[in-house]
Amino acid sequence: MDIEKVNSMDFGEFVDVFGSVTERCPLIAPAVRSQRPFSDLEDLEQHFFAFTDALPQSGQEGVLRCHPDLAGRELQRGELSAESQREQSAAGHTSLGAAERLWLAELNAQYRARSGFPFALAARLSDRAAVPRERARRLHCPPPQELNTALGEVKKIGRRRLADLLGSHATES
Ligand SMILES: NC(=O)N[C@H]1NC(=O)NC1=O
Repeated sequence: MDIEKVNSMDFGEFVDVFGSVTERCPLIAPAVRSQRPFSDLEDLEQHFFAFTDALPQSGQEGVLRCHPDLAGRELQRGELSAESQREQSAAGHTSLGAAERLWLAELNAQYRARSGFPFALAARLSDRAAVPRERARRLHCPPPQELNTALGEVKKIGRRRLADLLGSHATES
């Protein structure tokens, strides 16, 4: 998909296509569309990121709260978005044993109790072993630093989702 195509989309099409770039945050794609025209695909991506960057802390925490836990209840109940299901599956979360699931649920609960939002990590860039390791490490980071790290992960997730939609290659950061 090229930028002319993106710029020519009407509101409904744009929101349908790009509504999932940020997990379950329906406001972002409509807000980004109102910034048209985009000069290129990178410019489009930057508008998605700039929206979250410009939010007050409470809004940024809200964006994080829209994310389902990794290996959490939504996964068990089959309630993940298609994108999240694919990402969690790529990180091996759909084939965990009961003991590993309980352990991750405990780490999720500890993290959420400390930060007030779910642990966010770009699952497609991770694997089954790295997820609990990262979570245990980040549990001890100072809150402002952790908020930034978590938002960075939301960008990595969004960058890959956009690349999937646009048929382009995401960079590795
Ligand atoms: N909690 C969290 O990071 N969830 C997400 N990560 C990811 O790669 N997809 C998600 O839904």
